[in-house]
Amino acid sequence: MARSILIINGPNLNLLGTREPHIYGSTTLSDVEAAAQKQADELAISLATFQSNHEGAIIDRIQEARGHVDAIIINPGGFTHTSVAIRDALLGVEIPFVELHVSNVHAREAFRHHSYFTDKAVAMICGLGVYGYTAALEFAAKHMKIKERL
Ligand SMILES: O=C1C[C@@](O)(C(=O)O)C[C@@H](O)[C@@H]1O
Repeated sequence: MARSILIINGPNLNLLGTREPHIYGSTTLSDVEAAAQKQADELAISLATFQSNHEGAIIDRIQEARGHVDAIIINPGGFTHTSVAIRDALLGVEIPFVELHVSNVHAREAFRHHSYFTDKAVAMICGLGVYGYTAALEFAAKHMKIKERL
């Protein structure tokens, strides 16, 4: 059971709730993060959240998590389809992660069908809307094993 979990949201997810609501729904990122904090309290786990529109900032946050975080839940946004560097950061810190997308990326444009993360993720959740964050957190808290800390 993972005791310390980090949720990372990539570019444009700060616009959740107002951005293309027919695709991403009307729940805001702060609603998602507040619900996740409440859920984490109920699960008695420690939760940190982070959002950035910048690839380097996401990489820095992943590197900082080394030795402190048992599992990462990441929605890399558009970087899903482009970022070797974020993939390398996740592999470099050896923290198991769940890849998450609010929308069903496979029902969308062909360029969204490829991910630099899925083959290394413990699981990939897509198309559940913001409920994906609830499902991912419950899964991570209850089923992801703690790797021995470095
Ligand atoms: O920014 C996003 C959000 C997304 O990751 C999702 O949550 O559905 C899907 C990506 O293709 C897109 O670039």
